[in-house]
Amino acid sequence: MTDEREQGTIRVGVLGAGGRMGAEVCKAVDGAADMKLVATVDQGDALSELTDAGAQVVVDFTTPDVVMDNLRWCVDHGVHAVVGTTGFTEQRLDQVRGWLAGKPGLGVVIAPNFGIGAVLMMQFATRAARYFESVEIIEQHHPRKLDAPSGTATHTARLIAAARAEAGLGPVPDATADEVPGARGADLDGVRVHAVRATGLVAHQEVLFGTTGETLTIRHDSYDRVSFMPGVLLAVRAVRSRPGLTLALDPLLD
Ligand SMILES: NC(=O)C1=CN([C@@H]2O[C@H](COP(=O)(O)OP(=O)(O)OC[C@H]3O[C@@H](n4cnc5c(N)ncnc54)[C@H](OP(=O)(O)O)[C@@H]3O)[C@@H](O)[C@H]2O)C=CC1
Ligand SMILES: O=C(O)C1=N[C@H](C(=O)O)C[C@H](O)C1
Repeated sequence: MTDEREQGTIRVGVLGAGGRMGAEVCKAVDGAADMKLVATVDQGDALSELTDAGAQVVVDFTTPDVVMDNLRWCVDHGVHAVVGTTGFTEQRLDQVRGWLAGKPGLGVVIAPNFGIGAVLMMQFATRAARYFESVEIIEQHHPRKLDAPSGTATHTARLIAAARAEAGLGPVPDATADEVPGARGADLDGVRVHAVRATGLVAHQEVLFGTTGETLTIRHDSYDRVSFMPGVLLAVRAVRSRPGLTLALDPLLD
């Protein structure tokens, strides 16, 4: 263990290792020359396997209902964490910031989407937001997904709402007076979000902007979970030198 640390190898543990994303992360870490996969933990396994194996960074792709307990454990045990699991409300993020305040030097990266194309899609949408009076988000995922709307759509809506507010835009125009519940999607900070689930899909999102005489559609598609791996590995490499909470991948790309 000491030799590897001296040589700069990052010792990585994966939480949710038996899941769709966790299994892909295990392969990616295994294939990275500067990392060693030291622990694979899934439902029912003891978290102490991570510290027993000397994990320096833990990657979490589990479920929204267990991720906070996992993260708390990592912070308490001084293990850096890279988190892809969804379900992070502002309240949860504040809670994580509070835990980290007592642990100087410890880093946590939480990203709603590790796909580089998805990060760019969100950046482009944020840039476009001020120029269009209308905006709706349509996210599409595989039917085994537990949460709706997706973490990516929720984050995109927050970014767009902030950009609209900064530009002084009012509410999105919508005369709907008679609605079958759900027909207009969920309202996230004033942005309508529609969640589609279908076999054959992986992870896809469209942001549709409209103003008089024109629309702009910004679309991203992940056809394979391998698309998230460059972002995950980037975060694993960066997290130890980024104390505190890093939200989303943007600061790491810049
Ligand atoms: N940020 C990003 O880029 C991406 C984020 N995601 C998010 O990642 C999460 C996982 O997605 P996905 O891999 O598709 O889901 P899966 O259901 O395939 O994987 C979750 C895994 O976590 C396991 N698990 C459940 N509870 C625990 C626990 N307490 N400790 C350890 N492992 C546990 C599950 O075991 P069991 O099945 O036995 O319950 C399962 O193996 C979701 O929130 C999803 O939205 C997904 C893709 C990309
Ligand atoms: O569950 C998924 O699959 C995905 N989850 C994340 C989300 O909720 O945004 C990221 C990506 O969309 C795939």
